[in-house]
Amino acid sequence: MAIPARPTHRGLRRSPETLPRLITPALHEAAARLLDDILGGPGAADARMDRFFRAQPRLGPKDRGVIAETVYGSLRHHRLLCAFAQTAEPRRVVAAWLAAFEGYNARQLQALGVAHPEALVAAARSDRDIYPFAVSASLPDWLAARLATLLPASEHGAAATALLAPAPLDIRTNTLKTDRAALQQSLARTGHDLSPTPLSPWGLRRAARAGLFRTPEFAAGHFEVQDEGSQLIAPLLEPRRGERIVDYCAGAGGKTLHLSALLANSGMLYAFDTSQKRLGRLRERATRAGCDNIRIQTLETGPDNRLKRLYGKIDRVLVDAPCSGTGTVRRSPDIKWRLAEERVTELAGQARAILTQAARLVRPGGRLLYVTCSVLREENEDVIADFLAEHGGDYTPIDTHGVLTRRGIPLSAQAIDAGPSLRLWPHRHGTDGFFAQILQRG
Ligand SMILES: C[S@@+](CC[C@H](N)C(=O)[O-])C[C@H]1O[C@@H](n2cnc3c(N)ncnc32)[C@H](O)[C@@H]1O
Repeated sequence: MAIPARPTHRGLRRSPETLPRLITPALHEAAARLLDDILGGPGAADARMDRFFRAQPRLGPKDRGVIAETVYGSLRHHRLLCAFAQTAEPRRVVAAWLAAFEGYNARQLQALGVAHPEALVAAARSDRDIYPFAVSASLPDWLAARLATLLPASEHGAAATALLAPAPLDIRTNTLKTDRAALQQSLARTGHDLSPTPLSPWGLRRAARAGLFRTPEFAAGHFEVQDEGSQLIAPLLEPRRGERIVDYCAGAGGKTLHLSALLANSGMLYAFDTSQKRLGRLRERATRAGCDNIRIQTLETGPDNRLKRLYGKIDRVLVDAPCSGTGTVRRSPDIKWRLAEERVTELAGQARAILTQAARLVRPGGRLLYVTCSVLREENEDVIADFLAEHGGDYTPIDTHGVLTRRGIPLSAQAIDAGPSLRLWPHRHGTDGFFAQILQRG
C-alpha cells in the first residue's frame, strides 16, 4: 500500500528552552518499567500508571510528571522509537524518546547508562522519511491501512501528525451555574488562562491541565473536562425542555451532564449503563454540577426487561456506543498497541446489538442518535447501514451538519465529508475523532 504523504514530527519535539530538568538514571529506569507494564498488561495506560505511582509513594509530583510525560511520549511514538532503537527493550526505547523528542545528546544518554549512545542519537536524528508510513506515524499496519481508505491521500500526513500530538485540555462550561465568559474571567484571576474553543460555544481550552482541578470553580461544578468534539454531541439530539431523554451508554456522564444543562434541568433524563462503577462517578459529578433531572439505572448486559415500560415512549435516545476508541489515541496512545484488529469486529457487533435494543425506546416521531469515538467505518457507517437495512421503514437518517448549523455550530465546508453523518477528525477539527448519525423515527 503506498501512502504518499508523511507525518511531520516538527513541533512534536521540544525546543531547548522547554527541556525538562534532566532525567536521572532512577527516573529513566522507572519510566522504562512503567512503559513495559503498560504494554505488557491489560487495562488502560492511565489506570496502570495510577497503580504504579500508588506503589511508589516516595516519588514526588515533579518526578511523577517527568515519568508520565516520558512514558506517554514513548507510547505515542512507540513504533518509530523501536525502529530507532532496533529493539523493543523498554530502557532503550525510552532512551530513543529522549534522543528524538527531548533533545538528549550522546553524553547525556551515556550518563544514564545507555549503551552505544552515538548510534541511538544518529538514528533518532536521521531522516524519518526512510521509514514506511506506518512506522513513522507509529501505527499498527492494519490501522494505517484503514486510515488510508478513510481519507484522501493529501490528508494522510496531516492526519498522522495530529494523531501523534498530545490533545489539549478542553473544559465545558456548566451553563446551569455560569456562562463561558464569566468562567474564563474567573479562572484567569487565579492564573488559569484558557481560550474559547473554536467550535463549541461552551468550551475553553488550554495546552496543559496543571491545577485546574484544584480551583474553586471546579469544586463548585462550573465546568467539566470534556473534549470539544464530545461537546458537539449533545446538541445533535436537540433536546427540548420538559422532554424524556435516554442516554443509553451514559458511562461517567460526559454527555449526560451536558444534556442536563441543555434541558436547563427540566424533563427527565435517564442515564443507563451496564457499569455500576462509571454510573457511580456520574452520580458524584451530577451532584457537583447541580443536575437534578437525571435518573440513573444500571442495566443488565443484554436485553433488560425492566426497560419494557419505556418502549416507544422516549422523545430522544442517545447511544454513545462502546467502541475501539481509535478517535482518542491522542489522549490514550496505548490503544494503538492494545487493540487487535479482530476486536473491532466484536465491538461493531456489540454496538449493533445495543443500537437495536435502544431503538425500542424511541417514540414515533422521536430521535435516535448513534455516536462513537472510533474512526473506523466498521463501527460507524457499517453499523448504521445494517440498522437501516433492518429498520429502514421506521427510521430516516438526518443531516447532522444541518443540525449543527442550526445550533450555531457550522463546520467549514472543507471539513465535511459527503453524506448525512458527522465525522470529526483531529487534523480537520482539532478535536478527538468522533462519528455521529441522527436517525429520525417516522
Ligand atoms: C463510549 S462509553 C460512554 C461514554 C459516555 N457517554 C460519556 O460521554 O462519558 C460506552 C459505555 O457503554 C457502556 N456499555 C457497554 N455495554 C453496554 C450495554 N450493553 N448497555 C449499555 N451500556 C453499555 C460502557 O460501560 C461504557 O460506559
